[in-house]
Amino acid sequence: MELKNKKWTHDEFYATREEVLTHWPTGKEVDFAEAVKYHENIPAKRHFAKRLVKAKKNGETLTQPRAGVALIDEHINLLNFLKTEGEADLLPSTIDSYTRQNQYKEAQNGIEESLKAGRSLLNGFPAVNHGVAGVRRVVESVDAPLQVRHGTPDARLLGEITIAAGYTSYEGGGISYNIPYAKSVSLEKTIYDWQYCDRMIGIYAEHGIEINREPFGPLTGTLVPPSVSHAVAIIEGILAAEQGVKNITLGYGQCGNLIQDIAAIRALEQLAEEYMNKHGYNGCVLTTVFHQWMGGFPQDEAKAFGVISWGAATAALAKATKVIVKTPHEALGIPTKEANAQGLRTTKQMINMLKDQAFPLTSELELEINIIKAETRCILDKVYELGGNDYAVGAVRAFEAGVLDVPFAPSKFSLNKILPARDNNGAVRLFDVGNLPFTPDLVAFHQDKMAERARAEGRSASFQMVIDDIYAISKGNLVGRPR
Ligand SMILES: CC[C@H]1O[C@@H](n2cnc3c(N)ncnc32)[C@H](O)[C@@H]1O
Repeated sequence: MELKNKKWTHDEFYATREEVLTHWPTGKEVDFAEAVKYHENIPAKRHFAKRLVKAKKNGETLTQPRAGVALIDEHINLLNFLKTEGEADLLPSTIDSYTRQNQYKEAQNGIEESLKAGRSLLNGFPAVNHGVAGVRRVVESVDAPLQVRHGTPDARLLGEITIAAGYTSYEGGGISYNIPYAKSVSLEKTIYDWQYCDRMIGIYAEHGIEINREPFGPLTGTLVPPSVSHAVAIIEGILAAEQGVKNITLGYGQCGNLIQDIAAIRALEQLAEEYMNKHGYNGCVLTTVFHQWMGGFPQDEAKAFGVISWGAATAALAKATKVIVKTPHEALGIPTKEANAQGLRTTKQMINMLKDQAFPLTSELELEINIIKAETRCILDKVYELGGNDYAVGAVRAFEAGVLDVPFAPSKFSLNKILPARDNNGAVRLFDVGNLPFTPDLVAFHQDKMAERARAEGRSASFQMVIDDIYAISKGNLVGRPR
């Protein structure tokens, strides 16, 4: 396997596909020509890419939950409940952890145990085991655009089966579904395997079927600085576009300071357009997704609704195309369908009350946009250079050098040298920039912001601030002030 950011030939793809479809017996059900025909008859209102384009044009912020249970009928009931009771605009199928690790035998056990127990004993929907026929039952019973949400380093068979069954959007990427989700899976292999997924969607596009792709923006979801998540998102967008993907949603996980989060979405839109066009992918339709706070949540449900509302308000003011919604059970585990629907209705109320309001382009907002763009450019341009003008090769080398570095990542391929902490207004800054290739003025900006908080708190900037900030929101605050 020689990794390079180059579109796979049909021969390379089809040779690999033969092997991929043998990874589980249900792979035999994949019939590309039949799948293309099936997709041709999916109506626009159930078509993810079309619904996103319409939302972008109309300035809507669409709502989408996470949701997945073991058995098909229950999964259909769950999704329909979230559409009717939760007023969800877009629906997921969140895939279970066994499937994410390609442990289909264990997933099969989970299905059998769930049948016996009469309730879901898996933490998501085991789509590979259900196969094209089973997954298609979901597609035909749910009247909404459907997306596969997961965390799978090797997502090739999962993609083949769910897209053939009629799902019209696929989340993930070779970096964003490795670094936060795996400990020792080769980054080179996952970037290569995700080129397969993207090439598959590129081949559907060659047959007139437009499937949306969404790199996983939030990464570890714990104080990830906007420039780090944007660099990964834009690299994965470029890698997907090179394989022929035409409709991409780039994501970002809420940090909690309003100015920084609105700036992050604006900077992401502007930089993604700039870099995609610079590298010749002008034909790509780009949208954004804002993830409500991905870190620790308060156990108290009323306080959890406060966090959800703040994420909803920020998404609306940032004018993100889509918002991924949390639930009041976030601190407890997999939410009940009722709790999931409550998070969705809370979010919908906030979006509806804010859709006629615009956040002004203040000097603070402009400064924050420029800071995020400058930082992200430093990283992207260094990655490109390290890769000899190749983002795929560059990404692998950048992680080795700490030029890309994701805080609190389980992967041994992330140096974990950077240390984020909040400044005195709660924006996420870098207490330690690690090996990020920032210019001296950007490094100084972070040092000044941390020093400002240290003075205000009467303590020196320290790792203790990082720890305090990790727990702050679950304890009812944003900034982890000393007790
Ligand atoms: C990325 C992590 C997020 O996904 C959520 N999640 C994971 N599996 C499920 C699931 N099966 N149903 C609903 N939410 C889920 C989890 O609560 C967390 O908010």
